[in-house]
Amino acid sequence: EQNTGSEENSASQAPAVSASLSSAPAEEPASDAIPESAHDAASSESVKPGGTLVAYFSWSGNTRRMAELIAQETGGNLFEIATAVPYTDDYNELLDIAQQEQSEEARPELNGQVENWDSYDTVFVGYPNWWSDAPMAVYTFLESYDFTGKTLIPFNTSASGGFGRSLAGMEESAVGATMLEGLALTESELEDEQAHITSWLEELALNR
Ligand SMILES: Cc1cc2nc3c(=O)[nH]c(=O)nc-3n(C[C@H](O)[C@H](O)[C@H](O)COP(=O)(O)O)c2cc1C
Repeated sequence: EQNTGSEENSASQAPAVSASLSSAPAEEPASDAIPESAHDAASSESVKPGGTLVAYFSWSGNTRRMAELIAQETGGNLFEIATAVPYTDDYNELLDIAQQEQSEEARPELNGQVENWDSYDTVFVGYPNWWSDAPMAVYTFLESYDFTGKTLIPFNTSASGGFGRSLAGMEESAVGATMLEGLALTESELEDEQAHITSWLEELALNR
């Protein structure tokens, strides 16, 4: 139940991020916004030994949508990685803030914790590409838990850059984890994301 509050953060109200960094953000809300009822159902954690956690950070909804599909297909529990101080809704401001945090190697404080961490063997961690890396909050998350013996599977959405240089950072921060092949979907691939996700999970033999 810990992450109920974090569902309220700015991401759900944020404008869709446009395809390229140089173009202006779209004004309308993310077209793939999930109805509130679906959110509530998906965000409740329950104890499942040998369980799967699908943790994600998302500002404009793309990675959240991907996380929800992964959770559906694996039977995993969703957890939103959200910062204690929510990010601005303003795309241009966010670009600057994200770049600044990256250059400072910031570890922004998070809002909420995973309950029953020990009950999860498999942890998916998803995030958007921000300036060719993960948002710094993802590193806060990875460094907040003991990944010894866990299987870590990254996933990502981006305009075009994929994981960028984030995988090296993930490996460094998630000490003790065994990392499996991740899935990065670019904006054009997101149109067909269910198919991409299904075949990836089949290769990993992780769909239920
Ligand atoms: C601060 C910021 C920086 C970004 N930097 C990149 C980038 O370097 N390369 C890229 O391909 N996309 C970049 N994007 C686009 C996002 O990765 C893309 O829109 C992603 O799907 C957003 O995920 P979300 O909806 O879960 O927040 C950036 C977006 C933001 C907000």
